Amino acid sequence: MSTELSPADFAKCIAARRAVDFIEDGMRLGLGTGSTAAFMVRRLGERVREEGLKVTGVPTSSRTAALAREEGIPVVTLEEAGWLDLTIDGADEVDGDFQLIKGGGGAHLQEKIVASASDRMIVIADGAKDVARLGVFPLPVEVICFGWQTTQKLLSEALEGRGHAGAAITRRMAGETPFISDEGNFILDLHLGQIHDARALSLVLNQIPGVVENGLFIDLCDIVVLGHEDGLVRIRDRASRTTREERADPDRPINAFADI
Ligand SMILES: O=C[C@H](O)[C@H](O)[C@H](O)COP(=O)(O)O
Repeated sequence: MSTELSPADFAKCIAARRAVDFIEDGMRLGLGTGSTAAFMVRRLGERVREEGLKVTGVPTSSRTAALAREEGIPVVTLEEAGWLDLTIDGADEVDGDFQLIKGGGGAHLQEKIVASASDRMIVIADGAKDVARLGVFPLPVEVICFGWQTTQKLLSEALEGRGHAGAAITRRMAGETPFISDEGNFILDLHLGQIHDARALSLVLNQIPGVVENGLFIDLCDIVVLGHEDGLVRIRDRASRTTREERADPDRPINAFADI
């Protein structure tokens, strides 16, 4: 399929394609989830087929696993891979300290485990995800189904003590029925506004009975690749605290692909 991309998808696509340039022969990769990650998996598939690039991929969701297989990328479990050289994944928000909100697609539990088992994590996103402070995007929290209303109440109380009194907490729906994660859990979305101390909040949330994992990613992301609608690509490196600016290669074909 080759259709015209929307400006936002173009921005995601050029970020994803640039990030795939970091992949080297023999790497064990974590494959992220979401619309931006889908562009990355498609581009990786092209390199596997056209260049004979040898990699193995650990998908972070059933959706990514299906797409990777469709693309001819060898898929293994995290257990089989043992450890990963690199994970490339999208994000819902990224701040100047390389902290992230993830889980807009409900995949942050597997994504966090996979990123934690990787030497490096590259985050790919369109420029609109770059924020001064996290929290406008509702923070996803995966909770077990048993007693989820109690967990919701405990979350409310914890938020009250951290300057987020009255923050709405909504159970994510998929149409008429609750959204169920790949691990069989519910997702509660926390409408916080602005998070003042993401590191502390993440620790507090994960101590609440029933919480499996929250969508804050702290100290996991090493490089951020941001695509912009005008073709500019910004690459930010956490270790060196440098930002590089490039122009997307105008000769590379940019095609629209299915979301994952
Ligand atoms: O659960 C989903 C993931 O964390 C995604 O990587 C995140 O929601 C970003 O998705 P997208 O690239 O579609 O904006």
